[in-house]
Amino acid sequence: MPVQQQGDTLTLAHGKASTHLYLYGATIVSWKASDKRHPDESIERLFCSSKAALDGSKPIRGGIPVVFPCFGAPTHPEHMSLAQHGFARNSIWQWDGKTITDDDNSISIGLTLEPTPEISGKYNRPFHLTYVITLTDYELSTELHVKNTSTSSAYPPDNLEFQALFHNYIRAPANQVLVTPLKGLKYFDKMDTSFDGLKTEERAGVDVKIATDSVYENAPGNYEVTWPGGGISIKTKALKDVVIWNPQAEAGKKIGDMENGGWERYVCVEPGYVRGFEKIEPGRVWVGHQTLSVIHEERRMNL
Ligand SMILES: O=P(O)(O)OC[C@H]1O[C@@H](O)[C@H](O)[C@@H](O)[C@@H]1O
Repeated sequence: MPVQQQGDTLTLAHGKASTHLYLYGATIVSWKASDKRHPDESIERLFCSSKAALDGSKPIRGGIPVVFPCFGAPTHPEHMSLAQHGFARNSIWQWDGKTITDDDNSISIGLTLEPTPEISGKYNRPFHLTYVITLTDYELSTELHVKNTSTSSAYPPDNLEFQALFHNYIRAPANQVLVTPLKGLKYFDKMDTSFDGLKTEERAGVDVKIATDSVYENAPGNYEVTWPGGGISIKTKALKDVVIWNPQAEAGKKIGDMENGGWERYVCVEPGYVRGFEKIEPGRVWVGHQTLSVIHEERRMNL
């Protein structure tokens, strides 16, 4: 069986590649894939803290949490009762037991999330989410479909306004990572509370050797995350911003569900629509997409 369900978790397998996820938060916690230099190995490509709560008591610390409808602390009037990063990452999603594709190229499934009494108590907006996960030999794609299910024909339209983001914890030696190409982009530096405006990125390759929490806006959408001996590329659609986050030791030690030294083992590269709000009219669907791909060859910039 290419999809195995065990309790509230699913495992998708395709050749040597596999991915494991929780219906809680639709959180992918593991993606294993070989590469052309290690054709016989299934190498873990994501980081998940060994102290992550996996019992539904809090969002899972690692993998790919789904952020919706607000990024960070809520700022939109309709989001004010929500927790940081919204409710998608700590709601239970549904799977219909079917595959979308299951062939020589890929295995793919879709999960859904609709308003529940618990969600509606905090967020009384009409929406339907579908999360499509696709696994190939060397790639993992995630796609979030957001539908505004309002049937109102009132004017002004009953728009759904939201932010969305894929909070990728890429397994990597954090102190050797470079993220490209971000040079020249404007970014909001969440670490620098003394500065309120936007900074301009001067670095050809962005590292996280010091605690980093930067929100780049109007970014190119395609990125490479590389380190000596490895890398992951990220290609996106409809996700105009990207967040780079690594707390390093001082802040990392204060995160209760972060394993000791965990910050040395990942960099978060998070494509999203998070500066301002995406808007969709009643009946319309927005689709945000990313594909994570294994980089097969050594690809380092000489900086
Ligand atoms: O601890 P959380 O809610 O999972 O958030 C982790 C981090 O997520 C990042 O996306 C934010 O930019 C950071 O500010 C935040 O600290």
